[in-house]
Amino acid sequence: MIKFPKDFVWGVATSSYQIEGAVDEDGRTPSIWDTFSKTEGKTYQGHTGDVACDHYHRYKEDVEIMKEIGVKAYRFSIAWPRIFPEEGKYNPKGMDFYKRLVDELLKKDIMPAATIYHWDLPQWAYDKGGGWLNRDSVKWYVEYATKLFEELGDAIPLWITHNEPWCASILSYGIGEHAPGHKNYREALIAAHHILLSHGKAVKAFREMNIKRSKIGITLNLTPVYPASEKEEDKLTAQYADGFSNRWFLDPIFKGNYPQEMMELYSKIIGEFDFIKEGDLETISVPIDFLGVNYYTRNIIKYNENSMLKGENVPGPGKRTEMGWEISPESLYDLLKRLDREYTKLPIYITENGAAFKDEVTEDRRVHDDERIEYIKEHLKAAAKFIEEGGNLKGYFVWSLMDNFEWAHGYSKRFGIVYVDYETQKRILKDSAWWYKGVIQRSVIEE
Ligand SMILES: OC[C@@H]1[C@@H](O)[C@H](O)[C@@H](O)c2[nH]c(CCc3ccccc3)c[n+]21
Repeated sequence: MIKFPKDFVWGVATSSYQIEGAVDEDGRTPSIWDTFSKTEGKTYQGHTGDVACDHYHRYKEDVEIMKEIGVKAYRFSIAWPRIFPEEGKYNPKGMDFYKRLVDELLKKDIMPAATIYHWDLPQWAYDKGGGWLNRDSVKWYVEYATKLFEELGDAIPLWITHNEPWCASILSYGIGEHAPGHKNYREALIAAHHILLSHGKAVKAFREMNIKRSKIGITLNLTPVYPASEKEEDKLTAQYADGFSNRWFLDPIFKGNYPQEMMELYSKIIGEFDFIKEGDLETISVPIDFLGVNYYTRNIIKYNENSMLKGENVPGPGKRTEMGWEISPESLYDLLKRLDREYTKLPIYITENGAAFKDEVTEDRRVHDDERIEYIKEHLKAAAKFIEEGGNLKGYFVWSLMDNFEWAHGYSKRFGIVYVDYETQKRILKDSAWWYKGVIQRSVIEE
């Protein structure tokens, strides 16, 4: 039996575009994901978030389900296009939804944890110079974040400025798999810089407003990298992969500089770093209260002369999820130990961890997702080991509360501990939800 601290924060996580639907209700205007998902060939079978889990209308039922599971905290994101449907034009009706949601959560004694940006950039911001490519995005974001702090400030104990800057920049402007679907690495680094800068400026605004009891941080997706062999060339390319996935965001936030050897490597690809202005890195590295970590899997890298970063992924020996991601709980332990050793002693929350598996509703209207229980249990054991060794891990949020729109994969991948029948919008607690309820009740996991 493995015990967790009594005050450990047991949570579940979602995001606005993936669950809300109601994309043109109460003044909301399109986001870049509305545009992207409606663009031929960008998402699985052209799936969109038009309806999703209809959470905008069903939020009371969904909060009731969280109560049934017994979660202590709920991490959700706020849709920027509901709050500022046009530049400078605040939409109180959009804010009202989140006020109602937060009231419902507080009534059921569930702690709200709000992500300010989880990829649904208003289309109007993209139309003005490419969104995050335009340094004005920093100003637009701070205006948005400040309005949230004014209206919801101390009702939300945990504020997260951004979900996964790596995805919102590299995957979206460099690789092109996510909205807005650009494939330009210089643009990716410009977007990353402006997202990080907007984070720092929002933290400064938060401090100036002196919001009592609330804390602010950022959520990074971090992927531990291991060389395929002890060969020097594999170890070197693994360092580049670590810079690409992890250090490019960890270093500015916690050390106030981009990793030097990555800047040298990147300058050959993107030319001048003329988008980095005097004082930017000081702003980006303003002190935060906690770090959010999204962990799913690790990467194993082998030298490859022909690739941009001189490396390629090689498959690991572990079992895989439906996303094709290797299941590697021990890498979560390695990651947490590294963060503690090299970056920060601040509180860490695992703000996402979970897995997609083939989920089927059986005759008895149940979903026997044993693999998901196993996945979560093994990762919680890794987390417990870190805590036992003095690691400052304060909470764990399962991705996800319910099946939802899985970006380019549409509704074809199910991550929820609650099953969603999209035909009827019926929710069914999977076996993993009942298992998680037991874990939360006693703050304990059985071996
Ligand atoms: O893919 C599962 C979840 C998404 O549904 C969340 O919105 C997002 O925060 C999130 N991040 C990651 C890890 C980074 C990643 C995201 C998408 C594609 C590849 C890697 C996995 N997930």
